[in-house]
Amino acid sequence: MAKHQFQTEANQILNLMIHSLYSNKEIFIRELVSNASDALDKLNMLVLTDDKYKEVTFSPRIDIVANKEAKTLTIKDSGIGMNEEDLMSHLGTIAKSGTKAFLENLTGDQKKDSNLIGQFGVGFYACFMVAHKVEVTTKKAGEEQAFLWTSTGDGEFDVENTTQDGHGTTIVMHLNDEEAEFLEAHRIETIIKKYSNHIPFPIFMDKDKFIPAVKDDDGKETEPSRTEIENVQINRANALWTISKSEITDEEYKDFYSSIAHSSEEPLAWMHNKAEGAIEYTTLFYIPNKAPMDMFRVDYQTGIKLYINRVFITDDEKELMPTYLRFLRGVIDSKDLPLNVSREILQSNAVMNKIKNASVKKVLSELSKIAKNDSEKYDKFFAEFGNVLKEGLYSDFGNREKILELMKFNTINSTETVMIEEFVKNVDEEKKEIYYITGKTSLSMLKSSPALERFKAKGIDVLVLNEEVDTIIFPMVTEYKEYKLVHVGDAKFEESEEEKKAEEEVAKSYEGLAKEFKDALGDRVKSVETTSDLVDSPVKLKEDKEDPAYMMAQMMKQMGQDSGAPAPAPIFQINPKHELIMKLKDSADQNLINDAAHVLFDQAKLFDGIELDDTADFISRLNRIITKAL
Ligand SMILES: Nc1ncnc2c1ncn2[C@@H]1O[C@H](COP(=O)(O)OP(=O)(O)OP(=O)(O)O)[C@@H](O)[C@H]1O
Repeated sequence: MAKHQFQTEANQILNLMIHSLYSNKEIFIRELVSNASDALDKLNMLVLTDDKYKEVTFSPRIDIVANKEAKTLTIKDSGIGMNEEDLMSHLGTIAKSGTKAFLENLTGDQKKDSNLIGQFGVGFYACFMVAHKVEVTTKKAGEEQAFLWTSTGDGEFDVENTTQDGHGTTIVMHLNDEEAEFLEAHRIETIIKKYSNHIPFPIFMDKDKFIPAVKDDDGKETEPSRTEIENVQINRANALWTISKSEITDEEYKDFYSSIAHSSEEPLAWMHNKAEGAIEYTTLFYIPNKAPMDMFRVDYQTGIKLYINRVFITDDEKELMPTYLRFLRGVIDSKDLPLNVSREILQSNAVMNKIKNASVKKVLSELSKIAKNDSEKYDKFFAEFGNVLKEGLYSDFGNREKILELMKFNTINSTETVMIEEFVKNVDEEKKEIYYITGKTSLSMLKSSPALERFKAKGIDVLVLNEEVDTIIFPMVTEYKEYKLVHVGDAKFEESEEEKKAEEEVAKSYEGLAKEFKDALGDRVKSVETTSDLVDSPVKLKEDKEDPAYMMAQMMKQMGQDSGAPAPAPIFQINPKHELIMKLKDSADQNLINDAAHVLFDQAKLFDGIELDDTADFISRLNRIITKAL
C-alpha cells in the first residue's frame, strides 16, 4: 500500500468540504453521478471510434446501493474506469481551472461560501461532506490491473492493487452517523430525480415493492401481503434535448440545467431548437442566473457539450460557440458530424461551422425576444453578461448590428438605459449621426463631462459609455444601419461664415494666453487652443487623433496590449466665453497664470478619469490661487 499526500489545493477543498460546508450536502450525489455519467460518455465514444476498444462491451448503467447496517452508500458505474496514473492525478490533485477562482472567492462566511459551492462544480471531493472514509475501486477499460484508492480526507490517500471483474468504478462512502438520511431509498430517489433525471444513462437502485395479499374467491387471504426488494431504474435516462418541446415541462428543463451546469440555482432562460433540413441538429442552451466565476479568466471552462447523435464528444472545446457567448450552458447534438471528429477537424468542419453560425443567430434573436417581452429579465441578463456580449461587437463583425441592438445604453437625456433602436428615433434624420462619449469614470462624472456641453446646449442626446471595455470597443464600431457612430470629440456642426470669422478673431485675441499656458505646461500638452464647444466649463482635453503616438496606442489597446509608453500629450482647449479664462487673459500676474494653467489642466484630466501625476503640486497651486483671491 502506498501513501500519498493530496496536493495543496485539493487539501484546501477537502478541508472545506469536511469543516465548513454544511448546507445543501445532497449535491454530493449529483457530483458523483455526473462523474459516472461522464465516464460512460467517454467509454461510449472510444468503443465507437477506437479500434483498441473493439473488444470492450459497453453496457452502460449506474447502480446505487445503500447498506443501512454498514452505513455505506455505493455508487457504481460501468464506464471508462481509471488506472493508477489517472487515480493519482484526478483524485489527488486538482487541475480544474475553476478551483483557484473558487478558493480565491471564499469569504470565510459559511452562508456565502455555501452559495459559492452551488455555482461551482465541486466534483468528487463533495463526498467528504457526508463520509469519513471513501473507497474507490476501479479498473480501466482494456487494462488488466484494478486499483483501490482509499482516503479518510485527512490530507493523505492510499493506492493499492486489487481485483475487479469488469471495467468501471465503484465508490463506497462510509457515511457519518448524522447522514443516515442518504441511506433512505426515497431520499436518494428524490435527489436523483432533481439533479440527474435526464443524464442519458439508467440509474438503478433497490426499492421495496409492496406485494398485496392474495385472496381466494371467498375473499379469504391465502397469502399475506409482503414487501419484496426490486432493483428498478429511478431516472428517466432520456437525453432531454431529444424530446419534443411540447412534452417537456419547465421543471424538467430546470432539473436538466441543474445536472449539466452543476448548479442549484434556476437558469434565467433557456432556448431549445431543433433544426431540420440540409443539416439536422438540436441545441438546448441555458442562460445562467449568475455569471460563472471564471468568466473573465483566460482559462474559463466552457459550458457547451457536443454530442454526435447522442454520443458525447466533448465539453472542452472553446470553438463550439464564440467566446462572447461563453456564459451559455447546454448541448449541441447533430447526426451530421463524423463520430471520430478530432479537435482540428471540428474547428474547420463546414457542418460544425454552419451549426455554430445558425446557433449564434438563434441565441441573439432569442435574446432580442427577451429584451422586447420581458424587460426585467433582460435587465438582469444584461447586468450579468452585457460586458461579455459586448465583446462580440468587435469579434463578430457579421452579427455586429444584432449585437448592437442588444446593448443597453446610458444617455445624457434618459435616467434609464435605452436600446439603440429607441435611441435612433431621436437622431437628426439628416445628419444620421449617433454621438457617444467613452471614459473610465463613474457614470455621473462622465455625464457631466465638459465635452458634452455643446450637445446639451443643442439638446442632442449622446450615448454615455463608462465601462473600460467601451473605450476599446466603440472606436471600432463606426456604423449602425444607415447611421454613423461618432465620438463627441469628432462631431462637427455646421457654422456660418460669420461664426467662423468670429471664432478666428477670438482665437487671435487669445493667442497670448494660449502661449502663456503652453509655456507653463511644456510637453504635457501638445498645443493650447480656443474652442467653441464649451459652455459651462473653462477647459477640456482633446485627443489628437492624427498623432502617430495616439494611433499606435489605440492599436495596441485594441489588441488587448498595454504599450507601456506614456499617453500622447493632448490638445488643451480653453473656453473664451468663460469668465475665468477672460479674466486670466487680462491678468498681468505671471505667477497666477502659471498656477492656473496647471490647476486647469489637472482639472480637465480629473474629468476624464485620468489620475494626477502630482496631487501635492495641484493642491499647493490651488491653495495659492485661493489665498490670492481672499
Ligand atoms: N466514476 C469515475 N470514473 C472515471 N473517472 C472518474 C470518475 N470519477 C472521477 N473521475 C476522474 O476524476 C476527475 C476529477 O473528478 P471531479 O469530479 O473532481 O472533477 P471533474 O468531474 O473533472 O469536474 P466537474 O465536477 O466540475 O465536472 C474526473 O475528471 C475524472 O477524470
